[in-house]
Amino acid sequence: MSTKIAPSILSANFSILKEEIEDVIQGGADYIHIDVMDGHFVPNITFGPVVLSSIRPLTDATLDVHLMIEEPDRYIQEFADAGADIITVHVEACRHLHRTIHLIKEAGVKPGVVMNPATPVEMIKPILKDVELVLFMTVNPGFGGQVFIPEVLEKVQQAVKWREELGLAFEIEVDGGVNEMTAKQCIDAGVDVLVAGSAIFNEQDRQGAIDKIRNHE
Ligand SMILES: O=C(CO)[C@@H](O)[C@H](O)COP(=O)(O)O
Ligand SMILES: [Fe+2]
Repeated sequence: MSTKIAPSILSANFSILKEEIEDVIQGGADYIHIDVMDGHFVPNITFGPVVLSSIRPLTDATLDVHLMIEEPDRYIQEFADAGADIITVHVEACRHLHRTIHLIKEAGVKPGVVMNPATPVEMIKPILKDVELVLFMTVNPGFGGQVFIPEVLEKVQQAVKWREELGLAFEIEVDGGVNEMTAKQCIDAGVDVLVAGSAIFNEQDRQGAIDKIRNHE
């Protein structure tokens, strides 16, 4: 199956967000990646469930919500009600990761787990059977336009192995610094979903940008 592309609206023009989302959907995006930042877990603030609920009616595409917030349990139901299809929480932000993942499931949303570049991959092994998405940050979270950290791909390879050994079916996604140059290494390592913000929204031709990332050769 071909690699899925998830444009991150963090790099979109927010004054015309509807057009920006329609443009990438038209260009072949599979998911819309929505970066929620609280100014505590990461040194940046973006938006919350109110903005998500105005995006929801624009598309049937999967809304992939990446929560970069402390104590995400407090907001799971609100993001579920606002229309998230996937909610991904940081292993570093959850005091009781298993409980948080189950709260997401109980809210009727697909649960995902994400880790920062310096977090050991072993942290997520006990939760793999409960998640539908494993996201590896290939930059330190907080901002778009940063440089890809290739060492993270060793963690991707380990997750691919565990998925096989345990007979599981979660998707593997990477986020940060993905562009037409770095996409090949990610796909070779076994990534299923590529998040890309600046490499798509900084280009005029969004379809062209998506195609270049997906068909990296
Ligand atoms: O979660 C984040 C950043 O914390 C990302 O989703 C960025 O939005 C990716 O941006 P690029 O690195 O692709 O520009
Ligand atoms: Fe993200």
